[in-house]
Amino acid sequence: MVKIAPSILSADFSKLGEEIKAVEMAGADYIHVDVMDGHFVPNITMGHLVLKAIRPLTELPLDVHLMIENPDSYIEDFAEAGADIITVHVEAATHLHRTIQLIKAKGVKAGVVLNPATPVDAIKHIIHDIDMVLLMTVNPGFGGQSFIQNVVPKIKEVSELVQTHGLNVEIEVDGGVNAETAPLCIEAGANVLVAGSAIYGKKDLKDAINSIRGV
Ligand SMILES: O=C(CO)[C@H](O)[C@H](O)COP(=O)(O)O
Ligand SMILES: [Fe+2]
Repeated sequence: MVKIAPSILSADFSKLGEEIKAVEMAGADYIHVDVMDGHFVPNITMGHLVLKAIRPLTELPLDVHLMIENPDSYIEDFAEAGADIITVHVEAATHLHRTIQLIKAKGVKAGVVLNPATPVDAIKHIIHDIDMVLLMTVNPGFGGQSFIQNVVPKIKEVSELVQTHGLNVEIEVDGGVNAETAPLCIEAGANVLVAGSAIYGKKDLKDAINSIRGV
């Protein structure tokens, strides 16, 4: 079954705890936390102190998407704040292998994110070391953008890479995922779908999650 990771970027920050509980009750599998620094992406969101505050509120794995420069400097903070998965952009990590080792040394699952224009080749030599590949289907920085359909063949490419090596690597897709675009991602081999506006923008959260999951 495909996992759904609601992005709290689209939640009402004035009642973040309630918003997290609500998607948990509605059947979410992960909580996706978008960390933006105003440098790697042109937007600023939340840091490890917010992660620490929400950690006790849910049993669900916290899937932390770091859209920041110098990720190595902040891995420890996010790991200690309670991240279960930390994903770093290949475009932001100078020594990606070292960054992955830093995450794993903290007992946290490690993932690598590719922007829409970044080729799958960028992770070919690190695929054995990671737990997740996150494919961006929008340019990172904002919620509510349109799905870039040209990324779909990349999902398939990553899926084939993972299968060829017989690995247990999750394939997550992030950006513009909704009930219409989700089937394209699932068909191409994604098993974790992030959705912000398509979940928090809806009145019935359970219905929103189910329709993205395709049930
Ligand atoms: O990483 C992100 C943006 O950089 C968000 O996770 C993503 O955009 C989710 O929002 P939506 O589903 O509304 O596109
Ligand atoms: Fe994200």
